Amino acid sequence: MPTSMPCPSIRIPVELLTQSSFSQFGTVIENPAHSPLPPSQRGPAPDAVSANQGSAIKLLDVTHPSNLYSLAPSKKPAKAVMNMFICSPRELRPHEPSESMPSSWGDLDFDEDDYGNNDRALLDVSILERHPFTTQTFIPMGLSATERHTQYLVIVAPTLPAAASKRHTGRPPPYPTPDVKKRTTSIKDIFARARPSPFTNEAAPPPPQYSRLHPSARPKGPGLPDLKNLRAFVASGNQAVTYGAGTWHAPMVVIGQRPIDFVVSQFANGVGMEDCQEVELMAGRNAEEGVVVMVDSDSSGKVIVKAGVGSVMAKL
Ligand SMILES: NC(=O)N[C@@H](O)C(=O)O
Repeated sequence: MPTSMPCPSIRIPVELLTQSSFSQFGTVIENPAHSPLPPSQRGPAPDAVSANQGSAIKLLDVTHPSNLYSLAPSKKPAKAVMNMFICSPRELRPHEPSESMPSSWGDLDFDEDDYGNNDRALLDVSILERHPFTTQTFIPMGLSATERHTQYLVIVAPTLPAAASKRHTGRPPPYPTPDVKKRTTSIKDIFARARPSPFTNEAAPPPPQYSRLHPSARPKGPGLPDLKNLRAFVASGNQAVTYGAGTWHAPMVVIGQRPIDFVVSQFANGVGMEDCQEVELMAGRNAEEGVVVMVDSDSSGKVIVKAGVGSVMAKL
């Protein structure tokens, strides 16, 4: 049974999926040459080398898979797995105005559909999940960059501090934490941190345990999702996405007319609570509704970006 947490009534606009807007949650894998953003807004391009006797360009380290299962309580090792998810389009409900609190986008009145003939529908977000010890990469297949009728949304939330999570649920959050005590009290570890090092004569301080990981791939801590700062991104068919280890996210959301096939790459050790944790979102006692993503689309069915880079608001 997943943990449940009360949630506020909040409506979230859709943003464009870009590496910079998504960086705290994971990485976006795309060929920068096909980015809709001007070069000045694209962020650093991955390193590239020539490959295949000059007939290919190889982009290096386009995402950062991480396997943190050595921190899992079971200590059961994980293996790299590739699964396939065939994700059907989600049911949206018709738009109706609400008294929802403003999202983290502030006072902008996203409830007003002032953009002419757009359609607005609502997606209720009723569950979030995370994989505390692994990244998870979703690679769509057979979806073109310009597909208008079928797209996918990537919905993510930051992690609340553990203390705030305890207030929500009244019990400790369901997060398997590493046995830090054992490691920090070992004699070998104490000597390993001494400087100059008795083992290598190294004078510089040792790097913090996770400093070499991409920020999105560092363990996020045990907290529940921060629903007030939940974000919803629309991806195009030429983008794959990696959720950083422990990042709260909604199960993949396909919008449109047909299922999307995703190849999904991650680590797993087969221990249920270590591979995947879920939290059910229940509208709080005084909340009119729960967490809702507003999905606006144009007359062809293409999702319209309403917040952040490339949004209709930004163009006003
Ligand atoms: N994201 C998504 O759709 N599903 C998963 O993360 C999963 O492992 O079930």
